[in-house]
Amino acid sequence: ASLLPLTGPTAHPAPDNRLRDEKRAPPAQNRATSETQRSPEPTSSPQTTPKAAPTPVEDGVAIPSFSLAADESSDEDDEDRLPPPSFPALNSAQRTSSEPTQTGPSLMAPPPKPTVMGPPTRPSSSLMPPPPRIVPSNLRALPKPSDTMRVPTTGPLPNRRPPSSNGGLAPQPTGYPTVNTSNARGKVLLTPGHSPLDWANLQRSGKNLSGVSSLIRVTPAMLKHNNGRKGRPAWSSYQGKVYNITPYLPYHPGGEGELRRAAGKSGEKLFMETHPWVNWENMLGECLVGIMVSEEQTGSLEDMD
Ligand code: HEM
Repeated sequence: ASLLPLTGPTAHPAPDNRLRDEKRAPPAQNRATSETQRSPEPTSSPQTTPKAAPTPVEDGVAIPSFSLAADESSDEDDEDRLPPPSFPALNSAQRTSSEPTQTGPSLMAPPPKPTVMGPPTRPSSSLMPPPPRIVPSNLRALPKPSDTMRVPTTGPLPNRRPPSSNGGLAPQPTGYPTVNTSNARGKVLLTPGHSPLDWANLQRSGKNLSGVSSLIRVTPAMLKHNNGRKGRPAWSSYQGKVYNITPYLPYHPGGEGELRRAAGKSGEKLFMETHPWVNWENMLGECLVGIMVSEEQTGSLEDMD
């Protein structure tokens, strides 16, 4: 109750209220003069619905009796003050500084709205400054992580051997790096015309690369016999399929010698140990001789049925 009179009469100078009351109607004048003095007027003032409330309010305020009286007085004050200061004043200054005074007017319809409005404006202003600050800092920080990312690309890859000078990106449909480079260290130098692209073109040429007219059943003895020696073709099996690796020998990026290690037997283990990422079925599709069968099973696959 003690705070209420401060906000009412002090915050809003008496002359303002008086002027307003004078403009509106004569009863207002009576209020201004007798607000502090007259206590019984509230009963008489209620006759005019809007103005009746305000007069008793101030009277109630002057009397430090109960909160109920204070509430009524605050309501009356608000009605008189509504036009100029009501919403802005309540939102910004009043609530932050003095909440108890507003608790009285909170009973009125307008207060709840400003209560909601007040908080968002302040946090929004506080939130706004950080984003511009953070943005530039982040932009500057980005190049640093990118630099860190560059390190692994420039350095050797875990599963890759040192890349060739050419990089072998352009001519290869399969994505394998070219090997015909003199700068490469420990890299097998393939003879000209034996790049992976050349091999791909050869497979598409329609030439018979398998050495057989049709797929055949290959026994272990047959596989062992065709080991690439003494003019015999080099066969190698992978997952039960037998391929004639003879035409591929000069194209093998790992070198002919390495590939020959798999001749006459299953090269699957060596293959998977060296480059499990290579798709041999695509690389040697045209070199397919047949499938592995038991020793008793021989002849053409067409005859099996
Ligand atoms: C017949 C099936 C094979 C095919 C189709 C084949 C294909 C390839 C291909 C495409 C590459 C290049 C891979 C790359 O650089 O990422 C390569 C590299 C290599 N291959 Fe094979 N390969 C076969 C069998 C073998 C076998 C049986 C061995 C070992 C006994 C072998 C040893 C190597 C080695 C050492 C390299 C590394 C070459 C280098 O990085 O300079 N390959 N092979």
